[in-house]
Amino acid sequence: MPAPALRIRGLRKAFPKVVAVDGVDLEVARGEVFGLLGPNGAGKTTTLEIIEGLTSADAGSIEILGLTWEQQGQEIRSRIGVQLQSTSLFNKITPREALDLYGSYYPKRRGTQELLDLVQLEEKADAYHVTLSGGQQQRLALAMALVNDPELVFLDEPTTGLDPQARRSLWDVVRRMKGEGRTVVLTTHYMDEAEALCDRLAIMDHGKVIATGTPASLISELAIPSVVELTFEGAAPEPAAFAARLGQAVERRADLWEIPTPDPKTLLPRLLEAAEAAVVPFQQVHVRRATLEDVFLHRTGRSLRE
Ligand SMILES: Nc1ncnc2c1ncn2[C@@H]1O[C@H](COP(=O)(O)OP(=O)(O)OP(=O)(O)O)[C@@H](O)[C@H]1O
Repeated sequence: MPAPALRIRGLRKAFPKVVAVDGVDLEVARGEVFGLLGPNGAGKTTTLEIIEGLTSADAGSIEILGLTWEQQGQEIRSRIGVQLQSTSLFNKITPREALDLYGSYYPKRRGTQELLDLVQLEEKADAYHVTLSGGQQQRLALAMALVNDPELVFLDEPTTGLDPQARRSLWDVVRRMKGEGRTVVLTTHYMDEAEALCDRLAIMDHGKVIATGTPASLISELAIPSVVELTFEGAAPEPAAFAARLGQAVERRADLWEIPTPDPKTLLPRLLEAAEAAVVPFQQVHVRRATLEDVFLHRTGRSLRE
């Protein structure tokens, strides 16, 4: 059995005002797309930077592909890929030049044309970096993380700030990385991204891993497969009285009310009765399946989006 792609035990890092990483254990298998999901400030970037060897830890151990930074730093560097912030490139470098230059640092490297094809940047290969869209710049950053043909790739919030179409095209690139047999570790604060892209996830909050599993297992552990969402026309009824009539707790998020339920079919008629009794018509009733957002809300009492 080869060593796992990543094995982390008891990782800790404190800054003067905050413990950014507070006893993190993680294990990532080879070939997985593994996500660190959490709100801003959860400690995802610090965790990643420690793993990448960019920040020192106060405590804990890290094994990357069975190697340690202390013993085999050079070998780790040659076998991992790290996505740089695309903004750190010169304005007047082209994707082709950037990949040629970056590739020249490594003895083992992938061809520039092959990388341009992989991230679908052929058309922009000779355009100045400054003229690329945000999504194209991010795709170039991903290609640069692959120049040394790494077995393990780290991506820090690869789609932050992109529009939905650009995000999806980036997801395709990550899926292609996996298709080529690479392990991908990424951070995100988008639950839809985590759900769509990751084989397994660690949900982080306040420097700690609060849950680990596949997106499906994390959601099914909640035991509330569905959530009924309600909005009212005009003023909403008094929540406590409405919940009492309904015989069920309701969660309010501003104008939107949410009712987690294992059985929406029997809840819906009761809901209509309660609304009729309260004489407040619904504007919208929407049944959706539970998401990772509900997992986070359930475990922390807060929304990922807050
Ligand atoms: N160099 C630093 N000096 C002091 N505090 C820091 C430093 N880097 C991070 N922090 C703090 O550590 C905590 C974790 O930050 P980190 O960037 O790891 O979180 P994150 O989950 O990646 O969030 P984001 O999505 O905002 O980057 C935050 O409270 C942050 O303010």
